[in-house]
Amino acid sequence: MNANVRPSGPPTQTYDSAFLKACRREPVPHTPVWFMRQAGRSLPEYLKVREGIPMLESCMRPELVTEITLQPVRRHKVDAAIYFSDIVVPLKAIGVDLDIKPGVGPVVAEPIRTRADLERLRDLTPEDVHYVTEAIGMLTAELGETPLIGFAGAPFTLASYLVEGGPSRNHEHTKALMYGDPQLWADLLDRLAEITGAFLKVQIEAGASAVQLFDSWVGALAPADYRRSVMPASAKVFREVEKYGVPRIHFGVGTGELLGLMGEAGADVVGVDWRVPLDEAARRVGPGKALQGNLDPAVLFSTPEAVETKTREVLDAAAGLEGHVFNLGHGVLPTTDPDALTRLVDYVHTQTAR
Ligand SMILES: Cc1c2[nH]c(c1CCC(=O)O)Cc1[nH]c(c(CCC(=O)O)c1C)Cc1[nH]c(c(CCC(=O)O)c1C)Cc1[nH]c(c(C)c1CCC(=O)O)C2
Repeated sequence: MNANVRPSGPPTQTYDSAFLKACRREPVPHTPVWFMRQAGRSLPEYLKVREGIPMLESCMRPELVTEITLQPVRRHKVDAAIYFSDIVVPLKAIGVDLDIKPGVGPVVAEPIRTRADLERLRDLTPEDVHYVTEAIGMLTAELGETPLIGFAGAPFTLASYLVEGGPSRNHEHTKALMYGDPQLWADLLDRLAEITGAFLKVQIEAGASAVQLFDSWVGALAPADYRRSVMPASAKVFREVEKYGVPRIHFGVGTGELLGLMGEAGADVVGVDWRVPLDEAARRVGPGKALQGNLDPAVLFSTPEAVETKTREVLDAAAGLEGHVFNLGHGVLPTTDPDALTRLVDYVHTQTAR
């Protein structure tokens, strides 16, 4: 991203929002805040509108997506919205037989483990996800100056669901393929990079003013394996959307040893979980990138005083950063008290007001 060139995309007020400024490492009026998995989860207004509608179906209804995406912005006054969807939506859209099981996560009917399986993954066209374009059009009209973050799953994390057939603790089938048939693995990740790149383009062209690539499970890999077997595909996704000039955020869990490489893959903003303090993360990532994070989401179950103390630690560690977007170190946990999130946004805003 060239920070000196204003891209043609977002309207001026959105472009000048605290969130996009922090991503571009420009001075901000206050540290911007948003939460991974802020839409959905525990909000009573979310549970009400989702009643009786399966998760994947709700992702295909533009009015519902618009309402759910707006709910946390209205309630918590966060500095950015994240598009309500799931990382497996583009796979579903190209015909992969999968479902999202409540309390479990994505489950794939026929796992992908052979070359013949790989042939089933066709390219994604904008028509496959026309509801995304429709929903983002409605959303940007409603959001006004608040930026909308588009997102996708990174090739490794998507491959893990496809190869395992569902959520996995050890990723054993995924690693078996990665080490046992490096060519098939590389081709699988390359195909997923194309699908992911196409999905992010749809969101940016519809009006998303930043994108986040979730590589949630990549922390299962050692740096040498990441560099050899995963980074080329993630870098391809970032290159695909480079021309739009919107900030590209890259996040994973347990990635302390990978932070430098994840920045190198082409991110403008590197997401950090709660295990590495942000000043140390900045040393690992190096200059020229903003950081996002990193309050432990479990801290929100503690007392208001403890939340403030732990938040203060995050802000102190972030004091010398070139750009900081406040977030949790992973997604909002399902039983989090929504009021604790609202208080947290307010605390960060008042503590960092300049
Ligand atoms: C790994 C991953 C997935 N999905 C996602 C990731 C990356 C982020 C992360 O690491 O947490 C990303 C995601 N999934 C969802 C969003 C919506 C926007 C947001 O709130 O940030 C986002 C950004 C909605 C969802 N995605 C899912 C729900 C729950 C749906 C339901 O229960 O009906 C929602 C609101 C389902 C899902 N989908 C997935 C999981 C692990 C689950 C949870 C299973 C469970 O505990 O119920 C895969």
